[in-house]
Amino acid sequence: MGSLEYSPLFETKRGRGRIIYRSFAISLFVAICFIWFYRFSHILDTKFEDGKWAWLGMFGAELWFGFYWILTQALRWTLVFRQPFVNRLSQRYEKRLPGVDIFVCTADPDIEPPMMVINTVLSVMAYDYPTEKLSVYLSDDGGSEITFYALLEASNFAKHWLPFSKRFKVEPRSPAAYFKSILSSGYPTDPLQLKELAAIKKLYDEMEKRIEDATKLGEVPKEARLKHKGFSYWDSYFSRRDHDTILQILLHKKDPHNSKDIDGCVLPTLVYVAREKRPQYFHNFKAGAMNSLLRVSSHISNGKIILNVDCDMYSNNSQSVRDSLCFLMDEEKGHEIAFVQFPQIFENATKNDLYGCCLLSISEVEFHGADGFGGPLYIGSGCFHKRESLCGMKFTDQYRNDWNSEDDQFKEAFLHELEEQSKTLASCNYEENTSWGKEIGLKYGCPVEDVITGLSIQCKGWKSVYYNPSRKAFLGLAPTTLPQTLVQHKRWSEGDLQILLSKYSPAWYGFGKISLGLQMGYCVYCLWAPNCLATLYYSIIPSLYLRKGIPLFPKMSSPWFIPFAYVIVGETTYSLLEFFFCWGTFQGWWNELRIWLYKRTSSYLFACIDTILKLFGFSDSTFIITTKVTAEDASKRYEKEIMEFGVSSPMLTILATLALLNLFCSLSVLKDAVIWKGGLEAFETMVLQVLLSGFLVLINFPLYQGLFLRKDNGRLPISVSIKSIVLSLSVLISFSFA
Ligand SMILES: O=c1ccn([C@@H]2O[C@H](COP(=O)(O)OP(=O)(O)O[C@H]3O[C@H](CO)[C@@H](O)[C@H](O)[C@H]3O)[C@@H](O)[C@H]2O)c(=O)[nH]1
Ligand SMILES: [Mn+2]
Repeated sequence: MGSLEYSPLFETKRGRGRIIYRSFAISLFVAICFIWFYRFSHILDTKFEDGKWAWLGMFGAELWFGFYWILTQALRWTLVFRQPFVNRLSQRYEKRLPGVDIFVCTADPDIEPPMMVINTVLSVMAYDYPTEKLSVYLSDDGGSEITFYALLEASNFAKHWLPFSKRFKVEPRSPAAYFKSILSSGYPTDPLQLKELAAIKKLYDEMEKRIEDATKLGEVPKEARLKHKGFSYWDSYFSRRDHDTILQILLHKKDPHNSKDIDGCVLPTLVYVAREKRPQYFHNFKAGAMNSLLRVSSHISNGKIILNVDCDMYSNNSQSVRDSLCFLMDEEKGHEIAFVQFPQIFENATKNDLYGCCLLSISEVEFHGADGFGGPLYIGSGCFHKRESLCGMKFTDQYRNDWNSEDDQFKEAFLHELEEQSKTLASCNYEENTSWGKEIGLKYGCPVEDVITGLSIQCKGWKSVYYNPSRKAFLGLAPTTLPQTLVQHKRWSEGDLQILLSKYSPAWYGFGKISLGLQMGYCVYCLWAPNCLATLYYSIIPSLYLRKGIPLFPKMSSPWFIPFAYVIVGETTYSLLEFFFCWGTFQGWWNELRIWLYKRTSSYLFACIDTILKLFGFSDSTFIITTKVTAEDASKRYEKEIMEFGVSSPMLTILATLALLNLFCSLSVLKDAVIWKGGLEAFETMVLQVLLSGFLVLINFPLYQGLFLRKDNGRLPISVSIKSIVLSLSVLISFSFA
């Protein structure tokens, strides 16, 4: 073993350019202070009367923006990049690798098609990892017979797919994604592989046809039903919200008839679980599903490592398990690491990322920054946990990893018993009067169960690691319409705000438990929602006052103009550079800016309102599942990056109203400037308001198109157009008389 024994399993590098960035940040901070001072001193100055309240509001908004900007610096101060050494891992631990339990969650066969789900399942079954140590659990909150049927089909297809993908080391190992990738990257040249490819593609197509047919019919074929006892569960099945636990071990190494692939190698364990649902028991969404799986899996395979993926997030890299183990098993630092989070990358993102779904600056910059201060947030999919820390264990200095596990004692004959015993662990009343959802497992009651759980783990003394490899580890599906994007962000921002107000607030609870930098980092996300106030103010008031001819910013010739100009130019240039650094395009940056504005003025506003309602007990949190299917015409528009509005929603009404308000203000100012003689001078005294209003008009261009120019189904519905025109005109008129 010698010197190798002491070489670490991973290394950590700091990002470059720290000094340049920090100097820039400090200079920007100075400029922000000047702006604050300018507002403050001018408000004290009693001479001016016009728009005094508006000035106070501007001061409030700028205080907020400045404060929030300071928080975001924590995520940019020290970036950290990780590199695992997989070879060293195999050299030292190949024979002693821990068991890994993989949880795939699905909840609705209509918006999460069974074909997609089983592709994800197959991709994780095919990890380059000893199969006898791998167990895959599918949690089906939809309790769907079709999904079960699809998984049964997948368990048979796996017998061909796993040997094929391992023999030829194919990537990615989701069959659908692999077949798609060879269309663009070219067919394999090896004649043997080509022959086997044809055979396996045929098997896949046949399976796909059977599953698609069943999906369309909404019914499993009779022959299939008779062949597997598992379907009998659906005889007593009442509805998605009212049924017994359905638990089937489809593949298990101790099953004498059904455990090996066509080459005679053992397959990973594969289990289907639809936990019991009863109307009188609240099911706690994904957190409830995960906790059921935690218990069920502890009884069946009890892997020390747990990977969680959403049903759309297939594995794109067969090495990821090993990558993550390099962090968790490192002899020196591994014991304090609770989880390894990979970024969420979206396969269906278009080139210029119309809806900003890639969240580039979060995955390429901010999470590296959080890692520098103790570790990234847990964001659900694509995260490897230690079972112990996920189940609530505290970290102490005495804690050491122990990867030795006793071999499970189950004998073949006991497989059925094993199923029966595990079933009780997924029943509704199991959690009554226990600490599940509070101290053990994922936390309940928050729409972002993942973030709050990760935070509480970190507050128990654990660290986490962010690993962002160049070959992406997981690929999923992002929403493809504007309303869906806004709804998803409402759930996230609402959940994050609730964390701030909860027992686990990073601001209070986290104090002394996690580093100050990480506390600030968490607050960046927890304070997403409150951003709506300042942003709404900034996108309404200056334009209205512009129309009235009342300046709210210093004029161009004043020295106070300089800090404003510096902050605007500095921040814009920086964000553009950061975006390019993350491999974004210019158009993508512009699109992201638009979504930034839309989220802040609609999703975040509703998130704030709902959080307040919830505080007073007027509303319950829900989990609106993001649909993973797009209608054909909408999907064509998505490919062409044409914004999809489509449905009528209050969020769209707000966006359209704001866009129109700014359009009207800008037009009327433009008209005045042309008609009046002194009109152009107004531009000089109010240049920043003119610019702001002009910017808001420019960025809203797709919205005006959707309102007035488009005829397709994705345009803004007429009802929204009428409401927003009426609303914006009323605001404008009432303000003129105010
Ligand atoms: O009652 C439920 C609701 C959802 N899900 C599953 O949860 C996952 C995430 O749902 P999705 O609608 O895709 O939400 P996203 O906003 O895309 O998910 C992100 O944000 C969620 C928290 O809001 C995290 O749970 C996810 O892991 C994270 O990827 C999916 O696999 C669902 O099937 C359930 O199992 N049960
Ligand atoms: Mn999703």
